[in-house]
Amino acid sequence: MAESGHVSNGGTTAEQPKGDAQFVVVANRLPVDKEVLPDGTVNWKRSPGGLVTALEPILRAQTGAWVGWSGIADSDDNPDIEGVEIYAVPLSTREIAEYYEGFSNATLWPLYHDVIVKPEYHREWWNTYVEVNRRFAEKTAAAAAEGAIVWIQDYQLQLVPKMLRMLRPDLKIGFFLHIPFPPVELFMQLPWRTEIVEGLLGADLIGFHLPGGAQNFLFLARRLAGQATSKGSVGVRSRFGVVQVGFRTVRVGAFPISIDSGELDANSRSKQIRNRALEIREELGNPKTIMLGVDRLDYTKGIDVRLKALSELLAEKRIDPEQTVMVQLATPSRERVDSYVRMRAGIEQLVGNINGAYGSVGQPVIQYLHRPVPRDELIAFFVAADVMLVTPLRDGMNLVAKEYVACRSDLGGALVLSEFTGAAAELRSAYQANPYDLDGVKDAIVAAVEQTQDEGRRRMRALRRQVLTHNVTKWAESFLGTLSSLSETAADANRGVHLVDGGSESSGRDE
Ligand SMILES: O=P(O)(O)OC[C@H]1O[C@H](O[C@H]2O[C@H](CO)[C@@H](O)[C@H](O)[C@H]2O)[C@H](O)[C@@H](O)[C@@H]1O
Ligand SMILES: Nc1ccn([C@@H]2O[C@H](COP(=O)(O)OP(=O)(O)O)[C@@H](O)[C@H]2O)c(=O)n1
Repeated sequence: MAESGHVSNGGTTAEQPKGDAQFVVVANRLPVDKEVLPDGTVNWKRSPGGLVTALEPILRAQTGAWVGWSGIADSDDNPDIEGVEIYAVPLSTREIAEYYEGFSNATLWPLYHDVIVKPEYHREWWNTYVEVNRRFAEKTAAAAAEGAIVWIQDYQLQLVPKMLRMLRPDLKIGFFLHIPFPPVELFMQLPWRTEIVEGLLGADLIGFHLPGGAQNFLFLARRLAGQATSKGSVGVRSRFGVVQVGFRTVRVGAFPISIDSGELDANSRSKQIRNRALEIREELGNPKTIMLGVDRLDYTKGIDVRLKALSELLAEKRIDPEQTVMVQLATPSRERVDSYVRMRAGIEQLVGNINGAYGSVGQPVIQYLHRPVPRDELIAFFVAADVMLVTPLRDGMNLVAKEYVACRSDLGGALVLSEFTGAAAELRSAYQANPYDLDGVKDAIVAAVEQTQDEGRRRMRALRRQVLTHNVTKWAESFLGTLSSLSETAADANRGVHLVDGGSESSGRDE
């Protein structure tokens, strides 16, 4: 019932045809990218992301399926990849504008990232978000076998757990949010706040990167959905929170995502990468210090923060432009969303200002690339960089910080890391700073540039211990292990848990 903006059942269990997949991943994007070769033939390449790497063996080990969008407008492509059944959800140009660019990336994304830019609330975007979520739920219901495990990913699909449960109560449903879950003061802005919380509560297990996000959600489940919840603190991969939804028990936990650190570690040690790293240093004019930023071009990433910090350090002569080069690799992202267009212009102006003031002919201080970079080239940059700058204003995790650490088997380099990334909770030996405190960021950068070799090695060793022992496989196994072992009865689930009754704003719209 998209017109009223309410989220309805959308089907009955009796008519629902079932599929044969024992394990289904549901994500906005499919795990493949389309490549059209010069002779016109089409090739589907596996996406390089960690999620695909972690889940592929699990998908292959049983009958696995992946439900998602190909990333192309109005396309009925249904790529064929070995070992995984693909269920493509086509999106029209209007749906991309309203569901993906609109509600997902101009409403939810800024709201969940501390309203760094002002979220936009449009009823037609919401209606399309409901329609598209329903389509994902229906595709998933058609893919999953009786009693299958379904793992839904991220903020684009927060209504799918409830819609899917209504279609297929036999399934075991997990949901993982890859971005921060905001505190009540911000979440309450959302006109459809109750529907989102109720949508998520369709899952059996809801995962966040950090305990803080899980606790924010428990509070809102009590307040908005009127459900009884546990109140104690949530642990990391332990001490799960509980929401009692009628006879069902929903578990809420923290599962910090990671990377395929072993593979990156191995790749970064190869001769070819080492040589390329040396070549990069030479191409940059053999500076004493190479600083590096690697991000999707997104206002959450604080690219402006590091540029302003560097600009002041150059002005104060705390950093020598003759001996320093900063490389900023920025992947184009969400280029039709207004806030991204404005942010790109601001960043490119800052780069121009700094190079205009401190660069010389043939030797700019900032080298800025606005394009995707091949994986091996990226690894070589990580190996070459003396100081890695990761300065988001807010970030769910930030895998780049972990990738840099995984690539430094030489124990060289230094990581400057914003306190407001999920990664900061684990990477305690980084040079951490509050990105809103420019003096603090500047001091962290100078400390990283001037660290002694011993200090650098001590810090990098501690960082690597964390990243190499907590990889993406551990993340997937801890989430899926918890999901599959959930006990069926509320009595088992709630043993020893003190539940606090829900508040006033129960189901339906909040008036
Ligand atoms: O699909 P796009 O719109 O091109 O955006 C890319 C992805 O960005 C977000 O990444 C988040 O997930 C990372 C892994 O958990 C995490 O480290 C990072 O902090 C998050 O921002 C988004 O959540 C994904 O859905 C997008 O596909
Ligand atoms: N220029 C760039 C920037 C990022 N990336 C990759 O994109 C991913 C970004 O993940 P992330 O967790 O740091 O941030 P999001 O972009 O997911 O918000 C990492 O795996 C990076 O290596 C890339 O391949 N090329």
